Amino acid sequence: MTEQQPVAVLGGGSFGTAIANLLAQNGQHVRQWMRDPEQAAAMRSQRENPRYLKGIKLHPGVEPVTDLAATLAACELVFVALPSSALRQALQPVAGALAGKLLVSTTKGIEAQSFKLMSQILEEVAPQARIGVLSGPNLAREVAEQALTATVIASEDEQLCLRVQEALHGRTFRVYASRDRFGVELGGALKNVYAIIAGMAVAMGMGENTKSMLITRALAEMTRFAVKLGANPMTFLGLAGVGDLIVTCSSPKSRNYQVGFALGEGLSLEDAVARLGEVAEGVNTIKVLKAKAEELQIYMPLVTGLHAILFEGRTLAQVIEALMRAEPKTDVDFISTSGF
Ligand SMILES: NC(=O)C1=CN([C@@H]2O[C@H](COP(=O)(O)OP(=O)(O)OC[C@H]3O[C@@H](n4cnc5c(N)ncnc54)[C@H](O)[C@@H]3O)[C@@H](O)[C@H]2O)C=CC1
Ligand SMILES: O=C(CO)COP(=O)(O)O
Repeated sequence: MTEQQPVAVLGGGSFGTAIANLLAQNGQHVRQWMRDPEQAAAMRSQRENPRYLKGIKLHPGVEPVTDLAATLAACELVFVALPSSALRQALQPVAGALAGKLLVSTTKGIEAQSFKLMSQILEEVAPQARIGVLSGPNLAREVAEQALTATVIASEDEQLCLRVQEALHGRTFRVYASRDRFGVELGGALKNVYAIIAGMAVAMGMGENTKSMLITRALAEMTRFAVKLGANPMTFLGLAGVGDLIVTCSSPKSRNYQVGFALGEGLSLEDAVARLGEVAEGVNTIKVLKAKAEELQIYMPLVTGLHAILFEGRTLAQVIEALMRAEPKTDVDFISTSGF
């Protein structure tokens, strides 16, 4: 009998570990690659990820490893769960080993300067690879605790989607397919910014009306932006759009929300990020998003407001005043004016 080929997960953080466990629960042998040998040793001996996912047992089918070249040589299906700031730098040196692989990005960020999404970087680094994006309302701890969860695998490559569904779909985790890789990936990256704002609003004791207004106007804003860039607005009605926006803007388990909450309590951005000690992608995304919105002249008042607070010395009170006093607009952009 031929031995089953292992699946690779790149990244030793909370989401990498949650995905590795899911795959192993489904009977896959998993090599979870991380750069830090001490972390790998701790995970091997303690059978948990004490730094990023404390209290969750590592499935016996997950093998924490540190040799990236050997991991890639052994696996065809590769999930990439690295922070956006590290993805290119981590994969460029092994570009040759990525040809022919099924590369699935789970990273929800945008590269500074280039404004590239992670799957676009993967395409650049590994033009011979087959590329997909996994995104949706998937808080790592809840996935790891086997809370009933759904996600989206997005790719033009139908066989890749099927392979990922087969590998991940299980008793507690549903995997829907989409062809709109760009829309799915953009949704996952953009919502982090609005989660920071939502966390701030909660820390300031704002009510449920405010929360609902924020989430809905955030959806309008991110969809407007995405459409300008050529994405399909319908994708934003799905799990990777409004689904992920809701969970990230409502849950204190979200790291972006936590950064916003700390800011709302009066901490500086630097202190809020230091207190978190994990990745909050929205902090970098807000910078590139503000610049892009300006370049393309897209009306994004929430992005502009958050940027003004974080980087332009404006107070929260000033920004709220400006937002509430802004000229009234129509509710939904995509309804024709005759339908108004
Ligand atoms: N945690 C979550 O709930 C979810 C996270 N994601 C996305 O997954 C990505 C990774 O997030 P997490 O695993 O949660 O982050 P994390 O903050 O828990 O862990 C980040 C990991 O990346 C490693 N790392 C940092 N720089 C590196 C480098 N240069 N080379 C190799 N490894 C490096 C760190 O050592 C750590 O193991 C992010 O883009 C995030 O938005 C997606 C869905 C859910
Ligand atoms: O993407 C996520 C949930 O879908 C996780 O969000 P945070 O990175 O804010 O924790």
